[in-house]
Amino acid sequence: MSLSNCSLPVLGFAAFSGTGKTTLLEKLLPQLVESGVRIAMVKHAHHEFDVDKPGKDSYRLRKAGASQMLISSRNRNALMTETPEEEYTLNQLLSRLDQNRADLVLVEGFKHESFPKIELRRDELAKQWLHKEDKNIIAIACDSNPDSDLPTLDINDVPAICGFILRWMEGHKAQTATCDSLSPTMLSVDAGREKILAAIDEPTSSEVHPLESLSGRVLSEDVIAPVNVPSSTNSAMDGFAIRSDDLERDSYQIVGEIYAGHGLGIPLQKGECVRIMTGAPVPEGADTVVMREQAAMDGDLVMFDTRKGAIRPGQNVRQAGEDLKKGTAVFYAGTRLNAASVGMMASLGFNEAKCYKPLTVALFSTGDEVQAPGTTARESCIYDANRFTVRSMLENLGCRILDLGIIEDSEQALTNTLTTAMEKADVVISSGGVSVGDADYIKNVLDALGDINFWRVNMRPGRPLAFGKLGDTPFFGLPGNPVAVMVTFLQFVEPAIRKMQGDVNWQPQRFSAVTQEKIRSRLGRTEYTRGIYSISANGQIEVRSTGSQGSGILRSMHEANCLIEVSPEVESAEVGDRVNIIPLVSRL
Ligand SMILES: Nc1nc2c(c(=O)[nH]1)N[C@H]1C(S)=C(S)[C@@H](COP(=O)(O)OP(=O)(O)OC[C@H]3O[C@@H](n4cnc5c(N)ncnc54)[C@H](O)[C@@H]3O)O[C@H]1N2
Ligand code: MOO
Repeated sequence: MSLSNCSLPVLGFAAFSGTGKTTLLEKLLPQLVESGVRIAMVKHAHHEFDVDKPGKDSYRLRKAGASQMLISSRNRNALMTETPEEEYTLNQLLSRLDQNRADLVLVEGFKHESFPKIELRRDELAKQWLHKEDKNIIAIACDSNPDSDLPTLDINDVPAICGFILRWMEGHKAQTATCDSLSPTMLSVDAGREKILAAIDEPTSSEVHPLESLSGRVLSEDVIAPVNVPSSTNSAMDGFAIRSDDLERDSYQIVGEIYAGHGLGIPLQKGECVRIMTGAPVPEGADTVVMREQAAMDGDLVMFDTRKGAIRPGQNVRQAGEDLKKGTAVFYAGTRLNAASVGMMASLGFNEAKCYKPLTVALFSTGDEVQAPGTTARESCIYDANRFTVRSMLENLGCRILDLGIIEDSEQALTNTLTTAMEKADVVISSGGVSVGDADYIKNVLDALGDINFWRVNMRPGRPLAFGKLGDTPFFGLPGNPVAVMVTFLQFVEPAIRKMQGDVNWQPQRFSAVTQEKIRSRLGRTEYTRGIYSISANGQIEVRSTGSQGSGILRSMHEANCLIEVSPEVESAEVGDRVNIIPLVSRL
């Protein structure tokens, strides 16, 4: 059996009952979590098990015929699926985990399924050894000396077991990086990205930016609220402010009017009310506002119609500091500001903030067949699309662009361009000329100016990729095909740029969706199919491809709202299978 539904390391614990499996896991989990590992657990149970409770709504709805019951609250959700015909296999169960929220899957039970396990054994139970029968056992944790060459751990030494698992996970990662390669010189997407990120530095220099140009910038220091927002307790409605210890009255005497930006000046007494506008400060003594729609006035008296709604103490009042409290950290360094956060900065009274310096990115295209848009079409030539897709994605990330145009196919022209680029820019990006058939002069020039590696990444589109440094300046040589340019930008360049910008909170979004059609896939290769996802009538995220997937078909990127990412472990993605999607909204 293969665990093709799971891209995470899966590790089981095999033991006879009475060994103390759950007690051990209870001690092990906090140590793994402490080491930064997010754990998902799969546990086998007896066939009568039920997490639901008789009498609860979910229980009643299941008994009434819901064969799947998804129940959710603010803090957790649970999916209960009736499986009267056949129990799910471990692989089927794994597909139901949100694999983006975990780094490791631990399994209790499923001892007849084939996946890596640690044998747990206590001598006092006098049971037979499991590793003699089960070839999937990779280590033994026990309190005696087994007759085995497998790594042996002390079952009572939880830190040692934790350390073993962490090392095993590292090994798993390295293996995935190479076993998804068709040839040993090919890199997996993850391995390529890790190599790039390891070579990229975080920013050190910052500068003060005015409020007007803060959107898209990354803060280089924490922002502490200098004031309360709102600054005073104020009304959320146009109406009448009264005291909550004075609700049982038939009428109130109107003693004044308060507009936003003004105050009453005197405390409100029992029996009194004040007309108040939205945003106006609630006077001392008052703490409740009744909407104007509920009020009937008679001279300087007002009556409230409680049939239109009971009056709750404290209603329609916004407390001082309920949005942002003076003295608290509002943003941390590494936050990229957007429309909402720029608005928050303004509401705190800031007219500037310290941010990391914007990056300047030098950009050029290569290829004698590539010509600038706006020029008369030459025979067998193509207009330069790549410089503009890359430019647009860079601008979306808040980069400044140094556009060096299209570089003619000559060693001298390329040398001159790269020399200028590495001097003036923080990052250099080219497109074209990185595949096997390309003129050696490109490699010669890059070799002379820096340390650039030509990679073949196990992905489609986007197999050829050059990365390295020109002096200290990172260089990306993206493949020429227009879709390959965009996909490699999203997978490799964007994470690197964000790291250089100091954007510490970013992770590409990934969802799981049910595919409506067979998606191209090949074991060992990451496939990025351009897709269109939507929500079905029953609330399920579904996805289909945009059609032709040639890496020169730029229209496929335009029509897509996501990339369907089929990981190297997946042999085939058939109709109805779950696949990962990477939404493109806000990234292009
Ligand atoms: N024998 C092999 N041939 C190719 C391989 C391979 O592994 N073995 N890889 C293929 C893949 S995959 C890609 S992607 C391309 C990448 O090649 P290059 O990076 O060297 O790019 P070029 O050959 O210069 O161009 C490829 C293609 O893209 C068009 N192009 C180039 N620049 C632009 C631009 N600025 N705007 C629009 N279109 C552009 C160019 O005309 C070509 O059609 O290599 C495959 N071949
Ligand atoms: O990178 Mo190429 O097909 O993968 O376009």
